[in-house]
Amino acid sequence: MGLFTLVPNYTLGTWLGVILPSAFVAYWVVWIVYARTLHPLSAIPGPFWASISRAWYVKQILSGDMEKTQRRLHSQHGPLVRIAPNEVACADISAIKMLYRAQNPLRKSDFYSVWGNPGISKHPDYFSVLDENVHSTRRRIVNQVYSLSSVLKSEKFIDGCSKLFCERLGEYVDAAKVFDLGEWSQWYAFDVIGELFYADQFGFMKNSEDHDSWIKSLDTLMPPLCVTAVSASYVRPLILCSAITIPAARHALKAIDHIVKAAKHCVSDRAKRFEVSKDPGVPQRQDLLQQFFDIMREKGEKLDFGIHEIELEAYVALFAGSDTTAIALRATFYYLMKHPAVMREAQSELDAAAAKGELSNPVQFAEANKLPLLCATIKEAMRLHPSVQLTMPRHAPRGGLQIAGTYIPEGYRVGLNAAVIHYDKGVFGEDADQFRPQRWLEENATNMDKHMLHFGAGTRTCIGKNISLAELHKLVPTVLLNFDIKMAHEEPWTTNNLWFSKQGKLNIVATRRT
Ligand code: HEM
Repeated sequence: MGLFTLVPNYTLGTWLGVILPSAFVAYWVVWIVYARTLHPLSAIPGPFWASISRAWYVKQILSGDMEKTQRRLHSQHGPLVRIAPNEVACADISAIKMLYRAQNPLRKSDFYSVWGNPGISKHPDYFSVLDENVHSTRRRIVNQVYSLSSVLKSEKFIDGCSKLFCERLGEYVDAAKVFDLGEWSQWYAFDVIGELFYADQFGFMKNSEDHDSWIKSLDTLMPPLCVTAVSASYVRPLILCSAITIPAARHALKAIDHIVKAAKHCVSDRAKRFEVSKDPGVPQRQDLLQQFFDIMREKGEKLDFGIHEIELEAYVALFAGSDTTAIALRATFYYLMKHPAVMREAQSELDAAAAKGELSNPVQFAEANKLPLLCATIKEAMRLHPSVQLTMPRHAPRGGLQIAGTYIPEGYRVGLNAAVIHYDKGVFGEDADQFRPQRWLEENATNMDKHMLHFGAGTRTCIGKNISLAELHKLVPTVLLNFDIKMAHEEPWTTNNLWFSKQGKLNIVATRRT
């Protein structure tokens, strides 16, 4: 009341009914005029609403098809599109090297900060940390653990998951039941993370269920998190406060807690076993968690890498490692089923290798890596349907940035979206929007490789990519070797792009191959 009576002539009613609404309208009129004329990004084309408010981006997220909108906008407006008052999406392939450069890298925008969880360790995780120096110091500690050779130390445990997957699929075949390959792909991806970080499968596939509702928790969490990430920073506290009143948001906060607890449980349970296995008579299991424990024991104090930092590794793996990998598995199987000729050719390649005695069952990574069409198929699926399908925003550096012939001043956001770049006809060919794995067996393959952004680029490239590549190159050939699969219905899949572009059900029917 006091504030409104500072100017005694105006009553509370006048303030609320006239002055505040007028000030609000005036503010918006001035802002719109500024955003459309004098603003440093005003010359960059794009939807009117995007140029004046981030609400446009939020609406696209809620529609779940930002990648299609972006492809359409780029074909309409060219390589630069303003997708928020202070943010530009770029479709110019020459910007890859500039935006995701290794030397003096560009800073991530605050899109990323909402994904972090400060409650686990005093250090930030690699995905959400914005400071590049902190990022490189912390990532250096664990980089080796995520290398391909290190992941493959656990290959026999991944084999255990592939075997169980095929056993379960076989049971569905015998019972003549439809198998949701989409759901099972995510169960598989989670159980592999279990093997690598927990020394055991979590039990998704064993019990044929969403273990402890983790997938449900992630699905609940993604929409509010993604909306918050693309919202203006001043709106974010409001969204968080809404958690108190909106049940979906409240569930999302609980879901984070659920996943944090799961990660902590993973590590503490394993730490107990680690104590036990210090006994020289018990052989050490060389999975990823074991290697983190080794770092902690040998250099933990010096590097400030203790039990909470290991918990953070497990948390990120649970969060970032299941949806992404499952999306890539679904994409590969889906495109193969939609293109039976390619499927037959891939199976012939497998059969030929098996006939020469060059294939184990489950298939080993090194064996799969020698099969050109199989590798091309996986890459082509990740090209057409990358797991992450929003722009990966960075701040223009000191002195600004010249991209696609336009100057972006320092501090403004600009990013590339894999789901746009991967459709570039100049790089991938006139048929870039078609599934044609054979393109990877042609002479342009090296050039195309340089333009793939499915695992990101530069210093912030995906840390877990070798885990996922191992899963893909093992499960896909093992399934194709043992089963003929086809979709149970003809309808195309549904997708929902919330940073991870997750597909809906992928019901299949299968028969055993002899
Ligand atoms: C097919 C599977 C996967 C795909 C397609 C994928 C995709 C990506 C992409 C595109 C980025 C870059 C984001 C950016 O720069 O904005 C990224 C970063 C990251 N990913 Fe993955 N990811 C996958 C699997 C995994 C797994 C299994 C893990 C963990 C075990 C993981 C953990 C991370 C982390 C920690 C980062 C941040 C890296 C950094 O900034 O240093 N990802 N991922």
